Amino acid sequence: MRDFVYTSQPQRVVFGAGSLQHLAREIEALGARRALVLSTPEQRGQAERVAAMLGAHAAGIFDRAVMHVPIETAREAREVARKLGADCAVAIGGGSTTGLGKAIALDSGLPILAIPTTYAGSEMTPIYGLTEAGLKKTGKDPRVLPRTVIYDPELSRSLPVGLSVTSGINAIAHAAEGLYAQDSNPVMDLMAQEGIAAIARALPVIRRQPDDIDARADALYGAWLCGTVLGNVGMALHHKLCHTLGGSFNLPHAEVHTVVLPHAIAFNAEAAPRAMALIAKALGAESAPAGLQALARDNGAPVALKDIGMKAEDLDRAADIAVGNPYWNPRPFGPAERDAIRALLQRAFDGDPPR
Ligand SMILES: NC(=O)C1=CN([C@@H]2O[C@H](COP(=O)(O)OP(=O)(O)OC[C@H]3O[C@@H](n4cnc5c(N)ncnc54)[C@H](OP(=O)(O)O)[C@@H]3O)[C@@H](O)[C@H]2O)C=CC1
Ligand SMILES: O=C(O)/C=C\C(=O)CC(=O)O
Repeated sequence: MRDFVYTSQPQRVVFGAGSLQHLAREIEALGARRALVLSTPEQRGQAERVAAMLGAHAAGIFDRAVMHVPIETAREAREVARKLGADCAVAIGGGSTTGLGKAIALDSGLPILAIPTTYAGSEMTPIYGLTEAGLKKTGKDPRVLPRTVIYDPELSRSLPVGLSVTSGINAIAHAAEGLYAQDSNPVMDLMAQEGIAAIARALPVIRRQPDDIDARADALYGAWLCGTVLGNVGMALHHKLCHTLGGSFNLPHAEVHTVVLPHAIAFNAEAAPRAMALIAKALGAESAPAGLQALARDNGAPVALKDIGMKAEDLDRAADIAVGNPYWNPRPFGPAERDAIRALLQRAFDGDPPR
């Protein structure tokens, strides 16, 4: 048994089909009286439903969440929260909406109640991201960790199949990198394996039967576990590449994760053999990188950056940005590895098999 440090994070999770009904009780448990409800413009209907459930405890709705949290949107939402005298934020939606809640909490310390409707896992992490002048920066701060999370599988029934698959693989990425993280521990290893397995078995069912509530619950359970892993241990090469491609080239987050993951995992295969074996076992595959690409392809998800908006002429700049400020990784990828990272990006661009 290796040595480790494990810190549990203070969070309350309410899980189950129909659990949105407990919203008012949970707001009261937070001691809040004036909740600002957050959503994307398209999910405003959900935000209105939440505000109606809160009645007099709803301070208002801010419905302008967008991916990667542009600093301008964060400033606008902070100002609205301040003007309305909000004492908590309720974020209903995917990682973009949770991320906006985090941007408010970072500035004001307002508690967040998150109601995730995708599998991104942001609700379980103290990690925030902000995009300014074309560069995405991430940081960690305990103030942004949502205090309460309501996981209601009914709410993800309407998540389109394509997004369900890519979002599930976004969650798997957290667990896969957690298995070789520098600061991991046995509890996170268990969660990572269980999280990968839960999502891998849920996705084919969701593809065939999008409103299968048991499969939706399995996927959300997996997202919870994988998000918890991300919230407790460090991110590595894969997340760095995705933040570069998403933040600087505005590619869609979950799709980028889906395309890049097999290649980033292959890059680390020799440096992290134990993680490879555990990922493969959880997927029920012979090889971790090939199993991850098959999970995407077999469920109709993209496997090439060129198919999700990346331009060939931007690959050089992406490689430069990624190696310019690397995260810790079992196989280092600083400027000396620039050619290897550029080659990895080319394979991801073309949709080649990972190696
Ligand atoms: N800090 C952290 O720990 C993490 C942060 N993130 C961040 O989260 C963001 C990505 O999150 P992700 O969840 O993938 O993306 P979004 O929150 O942008 O949601 C993706 C899409 O899902 C749609 N959607 C969400 N819920 C429903 C629903 N119930 N029914 C129908 N459609 C729905 C949204 O539609 P519409 O546009 O119509 O609203 C949107 O198009 C990125 O900014 C990423 O950086 C991701 C993981 C972890
Ligand atoms: O890449 C991820 O899925 C994890 C973290 C982030 O996206 C950081 C952020 O909130 O922007």
